[in-house]
Amino acid sequence: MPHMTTGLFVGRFQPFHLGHLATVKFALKSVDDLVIVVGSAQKSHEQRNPFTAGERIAMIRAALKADDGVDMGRIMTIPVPDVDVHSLWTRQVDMLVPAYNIVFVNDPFTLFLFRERGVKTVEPPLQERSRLMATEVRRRMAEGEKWQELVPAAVAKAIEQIDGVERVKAVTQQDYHHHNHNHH
Ligand SMILES: Nc1ncnc2c1ncn2[C@@H]1O[C@H](COP(=O)(O)OP(=O)(O)OP(=O)(O)O)[C@@H](O)[C@H]1O
Ligand SMILES: NC(=O)c1ccc[n+]([C@@H]2O[C@H](COP(=O)(O)O)[C@@H](O)[C@H]2O)c1
Repeated sequence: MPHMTTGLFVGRFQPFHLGHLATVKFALKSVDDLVIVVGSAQKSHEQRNPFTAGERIAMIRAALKADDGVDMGRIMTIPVPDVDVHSLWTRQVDMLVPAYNIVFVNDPFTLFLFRERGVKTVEPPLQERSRLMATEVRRRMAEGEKWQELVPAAVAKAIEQIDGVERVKAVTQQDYHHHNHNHH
């Protein structure tokens, strides 16, 4: 039997944007199967995490199905809640996803936790990082600016169907710009 490789792509995807899509395609060049790990799965309805895990999974699947360059048969999308004990988080990942050979992520803390265990990691190249970050998508939504161009069309449609912009506005505090810290 040929050796199959499985990759993980870890993020919160709040929401899934064109940079994430580029990284999915980048990862699919070097692995057979890709597991998209939807992190902080228990979180929603807060400024940094407005969408539920189910909503994020629906957005990701809609975007990838609509893309001719992505074979859905190679993609799994699995929600993973956070864990208070950091040393157990990668173990929880292991419990929830199929065996994997490599992890694609740029978040330094997540990289550290996998590397400490000797797991192979790759930092995918960031596309147009000044625009293509979920924080910027949420900022534009909150401030009534044009955000649709930063996400796949299917994601924009999915967000409109659930009144996602209203959600983001409702959960955004006035001092938005001072509250973008990472809470791991
Ligand atoms: N512009 C981008 N180009 C390519 N890959 C990206 C880009 N932005 C994020 N990624 C990849 O997606 C992973 C998960 O990203 P995450 O869900 O935290 O998105 P984000 O845009 O950084 O979100 P936020 O601004 O909410 O922190 C990152 O570790 C990185 O590998
Ligand atoms: N202890 C933990 O629960 C733990 C540790 C490291 C990463 N994570 C998660 O991995 C994901 C990393 O993605 P981000 O790049 O979006 O932060 C986040 O959902 C983060 O919460 C969780």
